[in-house]
Amino acid sequence: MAPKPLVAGNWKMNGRRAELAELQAICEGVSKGAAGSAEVVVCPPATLIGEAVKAAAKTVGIGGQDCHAGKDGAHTGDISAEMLADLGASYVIVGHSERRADHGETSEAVRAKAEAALRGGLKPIVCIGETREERDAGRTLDVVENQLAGSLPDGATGGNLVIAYEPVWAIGTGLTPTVTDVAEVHAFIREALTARFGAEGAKIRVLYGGSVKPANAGELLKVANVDGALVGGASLKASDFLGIAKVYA
Ligand SMILES: O=C(CO)COP(=O)(O)O
Repeated sequence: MAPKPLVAGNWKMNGRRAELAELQAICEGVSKGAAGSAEVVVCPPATLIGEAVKAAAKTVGIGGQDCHAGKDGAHTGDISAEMLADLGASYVIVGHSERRADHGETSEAVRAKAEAALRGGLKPIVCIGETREERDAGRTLDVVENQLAGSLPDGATGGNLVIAYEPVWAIGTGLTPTVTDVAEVHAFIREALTARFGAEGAKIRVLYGGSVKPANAGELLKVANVDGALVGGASLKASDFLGIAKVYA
């Protein structure tokens, strides 16, 4: 049986309290059935998580965008998985390419964060994906294989881990891979997951991310082994985000 689809929004470093109105509108849409059978999650900046959890009232899940590998301690500016869970978050994105690039996060560091998420009771959404140069050099599957091998926590199950395949060159550019390319990479990820986690690997949701919009969601999300989307820019506007989730209605 295919896993329950997940449509997750990553607000990145966007959103003030006023934008909670967009979250409210997303929740209203979801409670009226706009996302059909899909689970919906919004990952606002950490500053809004507490209020977002209250506003969402469990209609949609709320997630963080990063966590530290430790639980507490002398790490100025960092936030632990336990702190996010304490606010009522249920997911956390780890290893987004923007963090890998801006903060030099290695796959080893990402794995430690994913393990911390599980320890803290959060479901990590582990991001992987190749750069333009890597794709042009024909190295996409190698890169994906290495990032999976390095970033994934042990003991993952369909219920506690999500993968997001986000080609770096497709993020915020309006460019997307062809459906054939998406199908190839997602089938490869599925194989790697079942090789590592056995039957659970078939249940782990593998999201596609990178310039997902209402106009292309229908085509991208029906590709085999695509179990939902991780949406950046289009998750900031309720009408766009719901327009994507509608694929599952
Ligand atoms: O990075 C992304 C989600 O994590 C994708 O961003 P865009 O949807 O804005 O391309």
